[in-house]
Amino acid sequence: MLPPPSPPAPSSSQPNTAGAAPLPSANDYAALELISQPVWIFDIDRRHVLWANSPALQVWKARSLEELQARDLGRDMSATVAHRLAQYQRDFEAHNAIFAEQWTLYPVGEAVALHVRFSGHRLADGRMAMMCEGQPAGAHAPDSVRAVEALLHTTLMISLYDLEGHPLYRNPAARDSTCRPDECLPERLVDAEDIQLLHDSLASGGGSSLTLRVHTPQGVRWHEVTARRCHDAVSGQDALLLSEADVTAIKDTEAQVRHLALHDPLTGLPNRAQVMARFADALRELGAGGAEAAVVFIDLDNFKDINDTLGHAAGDELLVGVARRLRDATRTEDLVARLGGDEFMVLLRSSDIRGDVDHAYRRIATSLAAPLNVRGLEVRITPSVGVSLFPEHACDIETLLRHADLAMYGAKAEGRNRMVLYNESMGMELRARTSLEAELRLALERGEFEVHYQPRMAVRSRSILGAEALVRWRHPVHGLVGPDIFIPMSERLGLIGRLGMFVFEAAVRQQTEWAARGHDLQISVNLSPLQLADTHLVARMAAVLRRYGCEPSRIELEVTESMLLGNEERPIAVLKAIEALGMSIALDDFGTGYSNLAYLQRYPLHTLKIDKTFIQAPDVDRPLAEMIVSLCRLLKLNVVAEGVETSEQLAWVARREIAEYQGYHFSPPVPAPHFEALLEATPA
Ligand SMILES: Nc1nc2c(ncn2[C@@H]2O[C@H](COP(=O)(O)OP(=O)(O)OP(=O)(O)O)[C@@H](O)[C@H]2O)c(=O)[nH]1
Repeated sequence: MLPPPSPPAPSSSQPNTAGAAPLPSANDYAALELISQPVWIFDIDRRHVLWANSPALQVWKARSLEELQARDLGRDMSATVAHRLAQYQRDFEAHNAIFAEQWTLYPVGEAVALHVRFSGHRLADGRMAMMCEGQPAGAHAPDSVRAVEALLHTTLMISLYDLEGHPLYRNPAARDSTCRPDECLPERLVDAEDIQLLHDSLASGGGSSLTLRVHTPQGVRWHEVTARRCHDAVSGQDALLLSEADVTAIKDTEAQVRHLALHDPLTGLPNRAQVMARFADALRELGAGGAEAAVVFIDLDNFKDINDTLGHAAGDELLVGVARRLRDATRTEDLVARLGGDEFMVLLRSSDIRGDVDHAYRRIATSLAAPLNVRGLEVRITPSVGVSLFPEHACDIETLLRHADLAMYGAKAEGRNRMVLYNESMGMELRARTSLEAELRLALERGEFEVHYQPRMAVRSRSILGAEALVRWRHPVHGLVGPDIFIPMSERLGLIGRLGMFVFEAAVRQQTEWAARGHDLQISVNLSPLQLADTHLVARMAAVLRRYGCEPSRIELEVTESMLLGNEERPIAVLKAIEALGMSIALDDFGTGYSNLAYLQRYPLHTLKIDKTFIQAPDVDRPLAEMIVSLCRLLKLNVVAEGVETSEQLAWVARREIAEYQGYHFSPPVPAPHFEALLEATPA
């Protein structure tokens, strides 16, 4: 059929909404027979020629009107042509539009170029058809015919405006993207100042290329608009030639990428990168204006436990809830960001920053104090907060963040759920810690670790039943360093596996030495949760036991509650392998954490050590300890009371018929020779 059209003459193809000739009735067709140019009526809906005069029959290479009417012109019609015809039909209906364009017809497969004037033609049944009046286009050179055809088919929107912005010509793609046929250029642009921008950029050079927001029937879109000055070939007046490409998808993708680069995907808050970029500017402004600011560094307390007990997805939900609360608890001008993990940050600006920091902390702590609903459970979370001040503590964001982070560590060390303001001694502590870490790395090779033993006593007979092996670091300068300092450090530095095996081997060697001398004690060794990750742990332990000929049942491994939380298979598998090897397992510090009685049955436990806080509590505060003792009896677990320091505490332990105890009442952890002296002095 109506074939890929070929180019229109720009000046005449503009829709003409005024003064359309009255539509001919069916009887008028005969009169049209008298004119010499080809005229035919095309049924747009049904894709058939309804009527054609003789010159038109010639153009269509048809033997008769009936033969032409019988042709299905829709059969080979491209989607582009069908779309344009539908567009024409709408324009005929809406504006009595008239178009004049260059078309190429393919009546019997042969191309015929024709300049065609199209107008609407109302059929007797009320539908809108199209009257086509042709003029031979023989005068056009083949290249110009092709050029015009390309113009008609391209998705690039090409339009010509006079210098006031009135439309002179639009190709079909441009027509498709305008809201009204007579829409002026300034009306097309969403941002009023863009028309001036366009003129300015044209004035400063030959052409202009801008990405602008334009109104289209599909809504506001981003167009890359390339413009240049030219002459209108018809009127000779100065004109603007615009070509536009829709770049909305690219713009949207760019915006998404920018958003992702600067925001935390989980909470939608600004991320660390945005903090660094924006705060640097903000602080510069503050510096210039003499104002003050605070970097408030917030780390949630024991967040890992939420992940471990409720799962990572619940942890995520909690982080989203915390982000919302922080936003609500701060002013709109305060910048709230998620730095990563469970770390958040707020930048406060104020003229009285010390006073405002206290207020802000109270608001934050109060808003987080109310339980958060996570998967139907009420979860409570507390923050440890560190604060550094601008300009008092530093003037650049990196240092302020580092100081606030240090202060936050101070808050953790002081017991969590509090705010600590940075001070300079924290920097010194950090440096001391860093150098201690460096020395810790060498301490094993240098033989600076030693193992001390604390007796485990029979409550009734007061004889020594066993010992807990406890590692000590004898630092050449600082003397004995507490395990509360170097154990977490070793875990952080990845040294805990080697240190753990060092203690295990020392304990095994000691057990066999003492057994050979007639003191067959059970020795217990602490296991760090991080050691469970070592897939060779049990094999290494088995090799050590073999090397010293140690009876495995004489060694007990102490694990903590936190190692057993969650549903992971690994702890169970390791503990079962340890049991299979013949060693026993004790649960240490029971009662201080979750005291989840369910896992007492789930894990292969033999001994339960009741934490010293229960033993040292006044009599009235011991009902939980009593319940634990009864339960252990029921589960046939061996019970050890830890931290027995006084005769009164020992008497309580004895009354509860707890079989074993440990504590300063008899002896603190002591070096092996001292322990041997205790052995000699105590009844067997
Ligand atoms: N659910 C969830 N967990 C995360 C995400 N990012 C980090 N984490 C976890 O957050 C925990 C952060 O723990 P830490 O701050 O080191 O320790 P904590 O348990 O909060 O203990 P303290 O900070 O010492 O009070 C780690 O277990 C991470 O695996 C996250 O996007 N979603």
